[in-house]
This record gives sequence, structure tokens and C-alpha cells, in this order.
Amino acid sequence: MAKKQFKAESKRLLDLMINSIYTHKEIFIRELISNASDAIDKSYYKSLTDTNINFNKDDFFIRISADKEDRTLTISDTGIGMTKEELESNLGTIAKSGSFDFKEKNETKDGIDIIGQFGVGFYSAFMVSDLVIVTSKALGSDTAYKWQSSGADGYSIEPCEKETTGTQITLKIKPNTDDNNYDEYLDEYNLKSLVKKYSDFIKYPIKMNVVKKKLKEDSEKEKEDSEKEYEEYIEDETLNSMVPIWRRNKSELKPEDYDNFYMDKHFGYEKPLKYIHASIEGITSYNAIMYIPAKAQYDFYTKEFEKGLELYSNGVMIMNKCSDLLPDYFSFVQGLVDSADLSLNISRELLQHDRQLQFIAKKIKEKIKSELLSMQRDEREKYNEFFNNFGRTLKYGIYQGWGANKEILQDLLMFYSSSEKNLVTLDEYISRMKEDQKYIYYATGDTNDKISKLPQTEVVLDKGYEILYFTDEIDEFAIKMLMNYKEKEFKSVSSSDLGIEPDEKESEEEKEDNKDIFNYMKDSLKGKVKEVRASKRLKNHPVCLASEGELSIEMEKVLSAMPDNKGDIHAAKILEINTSHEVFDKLKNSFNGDKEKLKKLTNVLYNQALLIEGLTIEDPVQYANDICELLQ
Ligand SMILES: Nc1ncnc2c1ncn2[C@@H]1O[C@H](COP(=O)(O)OP(=O)(O)OP(=O)(O)O)[C@@H](O)[C@H]1O
Repeated sequence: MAKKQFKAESKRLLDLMINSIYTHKEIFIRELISNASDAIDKSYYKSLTDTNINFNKDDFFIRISADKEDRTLTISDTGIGMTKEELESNLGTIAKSGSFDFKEKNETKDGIDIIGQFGVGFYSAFMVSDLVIVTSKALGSDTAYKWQSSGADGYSIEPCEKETTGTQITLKIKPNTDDNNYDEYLDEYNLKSLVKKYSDFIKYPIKMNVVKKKLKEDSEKEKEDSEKEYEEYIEDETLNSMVPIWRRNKSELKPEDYDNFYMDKHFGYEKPLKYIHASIEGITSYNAIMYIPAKAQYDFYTKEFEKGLELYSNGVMIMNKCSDLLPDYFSFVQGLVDSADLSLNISRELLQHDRQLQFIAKKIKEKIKSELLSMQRDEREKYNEFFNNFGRTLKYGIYQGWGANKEILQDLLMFYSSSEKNLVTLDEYISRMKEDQKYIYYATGDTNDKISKLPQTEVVLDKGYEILYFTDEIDEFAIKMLMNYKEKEFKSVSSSDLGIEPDEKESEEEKEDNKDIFNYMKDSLKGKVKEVRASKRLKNHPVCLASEGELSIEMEKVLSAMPDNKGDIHAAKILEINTSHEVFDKLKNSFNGDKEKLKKLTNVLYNQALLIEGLTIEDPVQYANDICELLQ
């Protein structure tokens, strides 16, 4: 029997494909099962238009069997089969997809769709086997044919015996190597779990004869457990569950069903906080089930974490983690998407630039947002829990996108409020703003408690304005990207211009009087502050720091803590002195009498202001010495 050569480019492609397209060899099983499922779809489809063909549901199935001794794995189906010519053209030419031809010729009816639209899947068989034998009998044909090939050297076709219509593919599994344990493709347990993993929702039964054990009849009652005897028997088991939960009607499903599915899929070990079920019919149709986990995954904040949703094409899993379906700021979402409309090209593993996929991703993003917003509105406790776990990810989303994600994310943000003593949304803040209030005020610090004691907050609180507490490092950076919310600008309580008129204005005369002393103090601090001036915000405290310009003191703190910090990032600091405080009288007296003492007082006050801000003192020894001397 003469061997035919694969078409020239096919030969190269075959080699490339076997060695590089698929990262996991085990997916060959998914490919062959989905081809089998397609072939059954085609039979079903023919039966819709040809009254001579009866489609009896029970006659259609896929069967897997493994023979360890022979090292063969066989996947057979009762689908449409292939004629000699089809074997030749479908399996002899890589990248010629028979499914695609079929689809072109026949309008899709009755929701039947065909998974394969690109012609490389079958060849994945060569990743695990060095001989592939396909015997096939086409629907309505009397003769069966055998196609066989051991890879790039070509293939042969000859007539053979086969009783039933359909296709049987036998793979001679490769011997084990140091790197690959091919035996696992002959192992019953492993095959079962691969089918579960990749093809659980194929709509036809995938059957396998499975060895089971039962108690021998006479061994049942009398004997002790250890003495009981078992016997093996064979059961024809259906390995897949066939109807995926996401294709079922929402009204049939209970919350427990979603929770169970979450656990079954090992998305997490705890009940999810929320499930989202989306069924979209349109130019691009898809079903999605997504979950907001109750807690961040154990590796969520590590480099190893991989975001993404499982991607199915018509019930066949084509990607374990499709990262293109989720923006980074929703990376905590878990779940899956199934669509029959994905135009798959080259490989099921290379989908990135697919337009349909981008469309689905956009819709999914909007759906997640609207579900989160309704949780925020109707289930505030739950939302708070969500936000405590994942709020930081949303804020990073605003920061990383340089504000581009503002529209989608800003309403999801929450901050602790000085007046509500709870997390509030920006919209809620705005709704409570006083008539004369120009800005959305915020204060930064390590904890809510520390912020509540900041001297800078006094004047804002005195005006009856609410303050948002920023305790996450990212907060102020994210807000800088937002710039404003509903046309209200954000303003740090430490900024030099608060937009609040003080009750008692410093008279021009006083200003002139104090100018010299403040200049002296500034000089004695040797460039550490940009200015020393009378504070308009302090009530009870003698001193505080304010900042001028884009970089705040809090941002300086965060940036200085970065590993690549060179110590050159400094906010423009202003030392504010409360001129109504008795400490100021001491400063004035020293200025007129003992300038050395004023230097010490200035250094102490400056360092106190640093401490209040949570900054470190540059020279603690000097600070301690100055205090000691002043006490003497
Ligand atoms: N079990 C089968 N029964 C009938 N025809 C089959 C079977 N397996 C493969 N074929 C035919 O061989 C063609 C090539 O298969 P192959 O898996 O390489 O590509 P495909 O299924 O079209 O696309 P995909 O890359 O998505 O699998 C198929 O389109 C189909 O016509």
C-alpha cells in the first residue's frame, strides 16, 4: 500500500503543531472528543432535513477505551463518519477544516453549532502517540476506510471492515520518556478526570467501561470487615454531566446550585459572596457564570496569581484561564464563559485578538460593575465585606489606568467617613456636602484612629464638613487620577490652600511682625521646609505640616518606602504654627532674647510635626538633646 505524503506546508505545520502550539499534551483528548461531538452534531443536523434518517438520542454517544497491554487508546463515535475522500481531504491536509466547509454549505439551524472552525485539532493526537489509526464509515455508505499515519512521514488509506456508522480513532500511545509519563493516557482514573476537566459539558454521553468493586454475595453479613471479599465487575459509565449549569434556565436554579458548582469547580473552599449568571442572546451570544469570592484567593496578592475566566466554546473547555476576559481591576472574579460564536483561528489557545472575545469581555466588565453596584445599594453589609477584601484592587485599577477607568470604577469606591463612622460612597459624600463647601476633603494616615487625631482635620471638622479617611497607600494616588468626582475636586486637609476662610484673620500688622521670626525659623531648618507660616487651620495644636503642589507628604511616605527609592522624593513641606497657642509666645520671646533657644524650639516643633504625620525624624539624637536642654 503506497504511502501518501501530507501536503508540503502541512508537513512543516504538523511538526510545529505537535511540538509547540499546545502547551499541555493532555488536551488531545479534548480535541478528539470535540471532533466526535461535532460529527454527531452533523448527523443530527442531517436528520433534521433528511426524513430517511432517524435521530434516536440513545444511539449517539462517544466511547473511550484503553488497552494498557497494547498501549492503545481508542475514541469512537456514532457520528456522521467520513468517506474515503473526506478522510483524504480532512486528515490529509492540515488547516483544512471539514467543519468549516460543512458550515459554509449548510445554514445553521436549531441551535446546532459546530465547534471546530480551524483544522489542527486532530493532529494533536500525535503529541502522545506515534501511530494513529482512523477507521470510519460515513453515514449512508456501505464501505468503511482505514486511514493511518505515524506522523510527518505521510499516511495511507485502505478499505476495512466496520459495522456501524461513525469514526473510531485509535492512538498507539508513546513509550514513557524522562520528561513525559505517557502511561497516564492509558490510566482509567486519569482518563476519567481529563474528560471531567475538559469535556464535562459535551452534550452527548461520553462512555467508558469502568472497573468497579462490589462485595461478594456470600461475604456480606457474617464476616468481619477485614475478611469480607470483593469482586470486580465492569460498569458502563457515562463520564460527563452533559448539561452545563450555565445553560440551564435561571429560574430552575437555586442559590445552592450555584454554590455547589463553585465548590465542584474548586474555585474556592468557602461559599462565594455573590454569583452572577448572565445569558446573552444577540449578535454574539454567550452564557457566563461568575463569582465574587468571599475572600481573596490565597495567592491573590502574589506574582503567581493568574486572573481569568474559563472559556468554553459550545460546551468544550478551550482555555483554563482566559485572562483577556477580565480587566485587572476585576481580577478577583472567578467563573466561566461559554459562547458558540467565537471565531477560533489557528488554535483554541491563541484567541487574544478575537473581536467576539473582546465584545464579550466588554459586556462582562459592565455586568460585573452593575452587579457590584446593586450589591452596594441593596446589600451594604455584603458590599462592605467585598470592599474590605478587594477595594484595593479597584483603586489600583484607577491608578494604573491613569484615570481611564474612572467611569467604570469611581462609583464602586468607598472610604471611611468622619461623620458616618463607616464606609461611604463618593456619591453619598456629595449628597451631604454643606452649601458653602467647595471640596471633597480627605485626610491620610495609617489608621482611622490616627487620622481622627490629626491636627489638620480640626478646622475642616469645625466647619461641619465631612472628611474621608485614606488609610490605603494607594488611596491618594488613585484620587489624584480621578481629579474630581461630579465636578467636586478632592482636597487634602494638609494642603496649603484648604478653601476655608479662618474665623479670625491675621491682621496685616501681625503678618509683618511675624515675618522675621518665621524667616528665621525657616533658615534654621536649613531647607527642610519651603516656608514657615501662621496656620489658618490649627485650633488646639501648636504645630503641623502642610504641603504645597502635587506631591503630598503621604505620597512622599509611600514613594520613599519603595525598593528603588533614591531618597530624592520630597513633598514641598510647610511648617504651620498656631499663632494663638502659648507656644508661639515662647517663640517670640526667644526670637527677641535667645536666638539659640529659638533654633532648638524650631527643631523640636518641626520634629513633632513629622511625628504627627507618621514620618521619621532624621536626627533623633539631636531631637532628644534639644528637648533635654529646653527642659533644663
Ligand atoms: N470523529 C470524526 N468524525 C467525523 N469527522 C471528523 C472526525 N474527526 C475529524 N473529522 C473531520 O476532520 C476535520 C479535521 O479535524 P480537525 O480536528 O483537524 O479540525 P476541526 O475539527 O475542523 O477543527 P479543530 O481544530 O477545531 O478541531 C474535521 O473538520 C472533520 O471534518
